Amino acid sequence: MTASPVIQASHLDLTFQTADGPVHALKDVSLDIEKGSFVSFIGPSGCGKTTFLRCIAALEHPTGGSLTVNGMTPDEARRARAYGYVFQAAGLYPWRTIGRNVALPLEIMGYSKAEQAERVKQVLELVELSGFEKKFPWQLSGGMQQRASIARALAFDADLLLMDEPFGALDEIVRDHLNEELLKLWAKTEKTIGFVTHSIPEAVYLSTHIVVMSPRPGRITDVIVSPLPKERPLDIRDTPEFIEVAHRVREGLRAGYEE
Ligand SMILES: Nc1ncnc2c1ncn2[C@@H]1O[C@H](COP(=O)(O)OP(=O)(O)OP(=O)(O)O)[C@@H](O)[C@H]1O
Repeated sequence: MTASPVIQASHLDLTFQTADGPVHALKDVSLDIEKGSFVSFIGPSGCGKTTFLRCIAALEHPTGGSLTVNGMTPDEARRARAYGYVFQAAGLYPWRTIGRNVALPLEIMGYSKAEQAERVKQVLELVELSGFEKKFPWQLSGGMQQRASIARALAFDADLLLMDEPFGALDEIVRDHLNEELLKLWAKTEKTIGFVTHSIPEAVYLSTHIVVMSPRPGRITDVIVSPLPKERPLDIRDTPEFIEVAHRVREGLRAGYEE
């Protein structure tokens, strides 16, 4: 028996009403995301990648179609804490230590002090920030801050992790390193990940599925199932298989412009 998808989007539409008239952000988006998959969304700026992630998180509400998260409405899923969300900027509170930043969602959810301490220790270990608990965000590099924000999203152990261009502002070496770490973390935790990126190599390196989107109104032009093995050293990027997938992503992006 196959489990039902974690995310099920069917003919999703979203039009924002703005002072300058309607903005059609998503058009007829249908997609199933299976448990344990790593799904990247790639497409030109403004094509609705963030909007789609925000719909899953119930931060935006579609104007048409249907969307379920773990079989629930996005609002129900939000109340059930079905996901952790990592934003483009780390968004840590400067007056709280790393440990207290990571503990924040647990505090809000009413975990006991002892449970908070235990979970914070576990997730900081997962993102390799053990020993930095008492530091303040400004004492950490950009990459470490982003790792701390991932730890915060992992703190309450939701099965689904939504990540909106988490490494976009980092230099390439740090980004490579965090990509490797994220894959290890995904393998260890078996979470389902939805990941927005502008980078073709990043999407191909990380994903089991790559969703290619067209310029506004955002539609899905291709969903590529990666043939790459789960175990991926960084030099996999030089293999013909990798280059072939990257080529198909590029073609999909180009097709979106030409339609
Ligand atoms: N709250 C809003 N009100 C009005 N328009 C919005 C709102 N949020 C997004 N948009 C518009 O919807 C479109 C899709 O935006 P979105 O941020 O989802 O794109 P994106 O693909 O994530 O872009 P980027 O890669 O630049 O982050 C854009 O044209 C944007 O201006």
